[in-house]
Amino acid sequence: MNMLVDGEWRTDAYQTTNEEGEFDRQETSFRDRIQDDPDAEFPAESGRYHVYISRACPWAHRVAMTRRLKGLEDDISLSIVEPVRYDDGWEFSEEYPDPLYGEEFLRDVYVRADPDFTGRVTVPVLWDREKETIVNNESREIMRMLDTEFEGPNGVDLWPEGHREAVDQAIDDIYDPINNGVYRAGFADTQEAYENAVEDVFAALDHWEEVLDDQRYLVGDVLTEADVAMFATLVRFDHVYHTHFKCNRRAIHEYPNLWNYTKDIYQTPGVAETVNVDHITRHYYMSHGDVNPKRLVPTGPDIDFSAPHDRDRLAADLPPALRGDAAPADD
Ligand SMILES: N[C@@H](CCC(=O)N[C@@H](CS)C(=O)NCC(=O)O)C(=O)O
Repeated sequence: MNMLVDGEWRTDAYQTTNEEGEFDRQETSFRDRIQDDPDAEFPAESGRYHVYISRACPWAHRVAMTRRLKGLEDDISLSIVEPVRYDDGWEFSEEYPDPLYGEEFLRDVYVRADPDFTGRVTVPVLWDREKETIVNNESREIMRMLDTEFEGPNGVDLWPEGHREAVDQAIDDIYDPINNGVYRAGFADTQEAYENAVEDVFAALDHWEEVLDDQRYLVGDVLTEADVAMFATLVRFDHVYHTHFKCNRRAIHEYPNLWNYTKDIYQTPGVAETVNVDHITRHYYMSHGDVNPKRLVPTGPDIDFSAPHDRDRLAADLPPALRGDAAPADD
């Protein structure tokens, strides 16, 4: 796989699987924090920070969705990379330019932050215009910073007092079997590694299917960061993970609660505009030549995230900005 080694782009530099043929996700390396404190190294200031994302990527989706739900569009700028990743890694283009430096590749942004950088060039990236560096490139941490260190006009708090432990627990619980589980299945090099991963994916989905039978969201009646993390995987599942990553024991639209939950969140005001099914499908099927050598992109499945759902039968404690008229209608 491709990565930067001492600031130089290498296309043969790292193995995605370990000796057992299991997918091995590398640690991210920029781990600073924005803080709501004027004296902090990275203070929470409107207009200072930028996020680079891909609309295809579920990790970047957490960041885009948190920003949109909180209404931080005027505080934190965002730009998108080309959906398909070839040998040069994430690319900018005329349609999807780098608005800060006009660079050609995202790796150039990493090298600006650290000319000797060694590591993968991943999205999301949280960039500081003032110090001209990457603050952080770990989605869970960026999501938390946007959520807790910026107020936003929508009155949205995705890590609410009284639920914080449960939210963190749910994020932990879904990470390995679901968010990363689909990747462990898709990138496995042996039958055993693949089967173990698929087992984990579906055991966890079965569990949450049950939980969601009598509560609207993962930790109860409030929408939280855990739902953002879950949604980012579920909304990609039937188009890519089911087929491309061979998680095909069942599709999400065959699970009554998970499917209605996915539609419910999709229809929460602002969320639909963060979902780009074209970028999602083209990215996965065209970027992973080892998984899909002919790079053909399937035309299905024919599912509709904006179709009615049944989640209004369950209580929801949402701020007015998230109730909106995009809520499902019975007609
Ligand atoms: N731990 C990171 C993972 C991010 C990640 O793996 N992003 C993928 C896209 S979905 C990427 O940019 N991959 C490029 C690469 O690995 O070279 C996070 O959650 O932010």
